[in-house]
Amino acid sequence: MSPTDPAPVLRLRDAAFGYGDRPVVAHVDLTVSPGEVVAVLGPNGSGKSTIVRGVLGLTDHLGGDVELFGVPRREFRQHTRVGYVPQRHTLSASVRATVREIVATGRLGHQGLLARLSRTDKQVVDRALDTVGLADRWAADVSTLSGGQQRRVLIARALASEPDVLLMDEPTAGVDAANQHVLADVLDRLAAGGTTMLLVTHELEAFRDVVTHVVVVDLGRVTWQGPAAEFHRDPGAVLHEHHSHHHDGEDEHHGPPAGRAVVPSGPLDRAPRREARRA
Ligand SMILES: Nc1ncnc2c1ncn2[C@@H]1O[C@H](COP(=O)(O)OP(=O)(O)OP(=O)(O)O)[C@@H](O)[C@H]1O
Repeated sequence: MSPTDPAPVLRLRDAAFGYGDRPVVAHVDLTVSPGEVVAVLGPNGSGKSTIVRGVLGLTDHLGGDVELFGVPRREFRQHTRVGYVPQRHTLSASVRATVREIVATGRLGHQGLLARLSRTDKQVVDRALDTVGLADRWAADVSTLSGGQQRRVLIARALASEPDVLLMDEPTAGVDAANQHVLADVLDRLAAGGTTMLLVTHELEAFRDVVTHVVVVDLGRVTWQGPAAEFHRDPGAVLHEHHSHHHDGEDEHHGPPAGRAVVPSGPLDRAPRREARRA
């Protein structure tokens, strides 16, 4: 982002997202600045994907403000600036396409209707394949790749649109430890190149070196956020404190590291928190 473009990459203010008219997450305040790599942590079902998908307009925006590069999401049209790697998606075994063909679909937003790939398009595709370590597999049928390799194909497809921010929903889901390290290396390379990232993950350890900020989500609320260094000072305190014994209106505490903010909880149209947790 140029110095004349000071807006954060992403800004949510009191945002609520859900399905139909049912909010699943609410009161989300979150700012992602250029170059940050933000990990979104939290238990299953806490609302992490709902937030990420809400930013993309894939879940219903039920309140508050969402801005991308300073532009309200509803008015935002520069879609190629935002890359997305969806959750748990591998490519269907019925897809008959090569690795390179799939990655090349990431260029569609840059092409005119029915346009052929330009030389620049091809270079960008090759660079994306190189970044994820699949340059030598470009001609392979995607259905012959492992789950971890297919995740890398999807990351390369997102990179091929040359996004300024990459949203990734559990990029390591279903990926073994060795391949998690390969993916972590991919993220390291992207971060070194200045790509801003928002990353939902259950495997923070794999990305420890690259993550600059941590956001903790629990029961549809952001319960803690701050620099990764602060989180790592006492992750147990942050996670345990918030995941185990907070009640509505009782978020004040002195245990975990301070972080940027602890967002007070407010009403959601569902069961009280403890009941919701058991549900
Ligand atoms: N398409 C949908 N329609 C209705 N409710 C949904 C839908 N997708 C998710 N939910 C609900 O929203 C809540 C939050 O789900 P979400 O997928 O955002 O959680 P998550 O924190 O990403 O979980 P996980 O770690 O398991 O991926 C859950 O109660 C879930 O059942």
